[in-house]
Amino acid sequence: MTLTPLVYWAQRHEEIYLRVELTDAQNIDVHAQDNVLQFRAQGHGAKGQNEYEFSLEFLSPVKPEVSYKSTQRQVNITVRKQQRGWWERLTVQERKPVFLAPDFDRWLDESDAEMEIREKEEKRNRLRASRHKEEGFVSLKTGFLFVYNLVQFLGFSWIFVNMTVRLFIFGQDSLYDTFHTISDVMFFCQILAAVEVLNAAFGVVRTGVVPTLIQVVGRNFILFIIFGSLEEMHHRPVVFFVFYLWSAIEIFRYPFYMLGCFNTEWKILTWLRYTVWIPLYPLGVLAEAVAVIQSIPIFYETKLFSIPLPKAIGTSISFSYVLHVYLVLMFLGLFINFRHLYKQRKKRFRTKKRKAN
Ligand SMILES: CCCCCCCCCCCCC[C@@H](O)CC(=O)SCCNC(=O)CCNC(=O)[C@H](O)C(C)(C)COP(=O)(O)OP(=O)(O)OC[C@H]1O[C@@H](n2cnc3c(N)ncnc32)[C@H](O)[C@@H]1OP(=O)(O)O
Repeated sequence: MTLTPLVYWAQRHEEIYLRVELTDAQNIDVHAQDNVLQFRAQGHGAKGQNEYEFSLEFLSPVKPEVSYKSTQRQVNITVRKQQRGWWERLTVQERKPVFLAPDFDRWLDESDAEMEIREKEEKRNRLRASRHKEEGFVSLKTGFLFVYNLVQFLGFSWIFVNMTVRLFIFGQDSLYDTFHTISDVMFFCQILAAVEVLNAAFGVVRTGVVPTLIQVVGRNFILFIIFGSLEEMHHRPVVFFVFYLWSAIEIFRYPFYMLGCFNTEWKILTWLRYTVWIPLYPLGVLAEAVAVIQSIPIFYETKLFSIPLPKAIGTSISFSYVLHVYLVLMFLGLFINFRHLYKQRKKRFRTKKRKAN
């Protein structure tokens, strides 16, 4: 005798869902042709462990590809209608087979099913729109970063090449007029570098705000306050060393970022970006410290930027005292950024090694 499992059904405009009440179903054979679906499987149904089968003659033809998924408790079958539309009943015969019942878990009437389609469509459109927006933002961000890095690369390359060529041509003499020949471009690049703090603050690039702030504020302090405001410093060789050390890292750092904008990298450039700072950073801080120390007596004598005290006291606090504090801050800044760069280096090479394995 043929045993029939309980079958629950529901429909959408394009599909029929059948839920066959068989636990641990095995050897499932389900196929459809025209408007007839045949099912056979072994499993545990209403009549215990047995072979169960049923056949359904649908109201209209269905597609021959039938998909099913067997779970521990049931077999879920999805049949696609040959033609999109709402069926007034499932089977050709008006009297529904006794083993068939509506699946109220999935049941929708025609208008609810239409609403479901509309909701799905809206969700898809929203997703598509947000993806377009995201893609637009990403390409705008990439374009912006690329141009920014390119401008900085050109600026610092000009500085580095100019200083190198002048050193070769004029020898030691070139050390004394670095400020006059280079400072305009250095001012431009270092003012522009403020963008890096904003990039970090607004999450445009994945980096910490504090190290970037220390870097940008630290350099601009030297450039604008120590060199820029004291004519007496303009002809000192220390300007050469500070500018040369600053630009020596940037000619590797910015092209590294430029390639990063296109998810590309040159191993040698990556290595240089994450290695050259090891000698350059302490040397840079040392050169900056020398500049600060050299400027202290000048600030003291000229009283430039000194803080006036009330008339009753009758004197002022020399800016040179601020510079003493700054000297301490510099070495604190060196420590923070050296540690940061060391971590970035470790992260970069560790990830690379892992990828290579
Ligand atoms: C708070 C008040 C401050 C008071 C200051 C008082 C003390 C001042 C002390 C100052 C000492 C400064 C001394 C200094 O001036 C001396 C020198 O510079 S000497 C020369 C040597 N210098 C260097 O080597 C430093 C160069 N600078 C830097 O490396 C950065 O400025 C720094 C912030 C220090 C580190 O960079 P970052 O954190 O960004 O690390 P990564 O390069 O690894 O980047 C992280 C990820 O972000 C992506 N990124 C970053 N920037 C860009 C960009 N412009 N375009 C595209 N992508 C970018 C990068 O690709 C990384 O992404 P991923 O991890 O996905 O690869």
